[in-house]
Amino acid sequence: MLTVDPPAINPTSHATFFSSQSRNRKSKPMDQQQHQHIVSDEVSVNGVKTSLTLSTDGILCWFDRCLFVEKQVLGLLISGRLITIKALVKTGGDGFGCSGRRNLVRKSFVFESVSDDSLRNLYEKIQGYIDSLGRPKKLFIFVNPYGGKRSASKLFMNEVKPILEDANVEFTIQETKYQLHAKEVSRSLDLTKYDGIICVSGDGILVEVVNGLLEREDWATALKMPLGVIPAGTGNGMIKSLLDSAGEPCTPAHAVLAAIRGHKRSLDVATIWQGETIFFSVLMLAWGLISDIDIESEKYRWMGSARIDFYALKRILRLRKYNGCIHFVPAPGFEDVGEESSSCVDSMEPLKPRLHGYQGPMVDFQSFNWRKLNGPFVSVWLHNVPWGAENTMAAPDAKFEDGYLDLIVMRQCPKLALISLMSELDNGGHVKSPYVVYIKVKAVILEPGTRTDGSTKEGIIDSDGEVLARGKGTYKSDLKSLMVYDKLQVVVDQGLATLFTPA
Ligand SMILES: Nc1ncnc2c1ncn2[C@@H]1O[C@H](COP(=O)(O)OP(=O)(O)OP(=O)(O)O)[C@@H](O)[C@H]1O
Repeated sequence: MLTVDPPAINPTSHATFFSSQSRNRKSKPMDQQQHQHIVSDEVSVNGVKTSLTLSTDGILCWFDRCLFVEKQVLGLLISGRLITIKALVKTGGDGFGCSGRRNLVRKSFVFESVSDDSLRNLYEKIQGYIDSLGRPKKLFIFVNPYGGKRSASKLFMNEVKPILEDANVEFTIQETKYQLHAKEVSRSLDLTKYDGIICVSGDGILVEVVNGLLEREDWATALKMPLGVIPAGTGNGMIKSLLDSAGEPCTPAHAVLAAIRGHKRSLDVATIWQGETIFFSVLMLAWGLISDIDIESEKYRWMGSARIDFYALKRILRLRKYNGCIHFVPAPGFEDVGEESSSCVDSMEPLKPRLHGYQGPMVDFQSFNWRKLNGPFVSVWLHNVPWGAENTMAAPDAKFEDGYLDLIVMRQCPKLALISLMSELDNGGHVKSPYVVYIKVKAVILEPGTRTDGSTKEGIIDSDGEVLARGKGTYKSDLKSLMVYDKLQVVVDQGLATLFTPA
């Protein structure tokens, strides 16, 4: 029997829920909300009769309980006279709140319908609403068994797959077998078969996918394919940045939900080049202290996560400084930082035409007002998004698609101040230090030099967690890297890639 009864909402017990709704959308009077129903029908839950109502606002209610379909409902199942609603709800309490930073758990709500007709009608109306949300139907998923704590495969089976199944999302899985495998696959993947690519990994696989897509002939269309990350690496800076920007914790469940809901946002991509070698970066580039800590602390891997703090302290106590120069094109508002640098544009090497894919940013460098900062430097960091790792808010003002990179430079800094500054990396407070230059830039020419201690030793340049260049006398300097420790150029392209985003 189909009825149009008002839903069984108890406005008092759901005050929090509705107040969080009204923050997100223009609020309407409560009784007006209650009467706009897509469907309302009699069902029973554990033998007790109630109305199950879906309002035009996408709120599903029965008894005094509500679910926000867009944010919480994964999918539906019917069997016999039963309709099961699969949802992801917050842990603790009854799980119905929409705010807070608690983790999400899968929950099933079972309703018995009074007749086959009403069951079908309920199913069609609720499923129709879910279909209207434009969620992805088929995903291609990379799983990197090698990343982070080597637990990506287990995490996929236990935490990701069940949610995708509840949401009726089809998927194809590809375990990465070696370095650059994800790049290779992305270069030739038939993208027409998928609505998105997900990386169960750290940032490394995401970067490989972006680089692979940019090597395709159809790169412009390929870059519209939304990419997602489920945190299973060491740093996980990109997914931390995305979830944090929506006030959500960086957990696999929140990350899967972000992909399933299908919201998208653009992401700036930085082109880094040196001669004929090119690399596309989505996260960051580091030279000096941060890169030395990241890369050289590898030799203390046996210490677990303590290796970073231990090695950071060691490096600060025996602080290195590097000679060199950074030329940059400042964003509006930062034109007075540094000194004028007129000569560098002449020495800017043009991007060499490539056989396939994206040819790099089309920018007239002569038209820019170049500035420069001279060394010695303790640390140079270029950041595309706020978080470099789950515990490192490197660039608190960085935006995903503003067309600029955040440049964080440290030159002189007393050791004690440096220790306190490093302890603020988890909240972004370091950028307020008088020892830090923090600006936004459109393009950079980095000229890295030797250490200032009189030795001929050089440094390491790291981008998105991978070593771009190892200078003379550095850790594992005999290993081959993509570029040489010499001048390199960086230009950012606004909103070139596309990401799944929680909000
Ligand atoms: N089967 C494999 N064996 C060895 N290396 C692999 C394999 N699959 C992928 N890789 C490489 O693993 C590297 C690290 O991957 P990933 O980013 O997932 O983890 P991470 O480095 O621990 O995390 P983060 O980048 O967030 O710090 C990538 O450079 C990738 O090329």
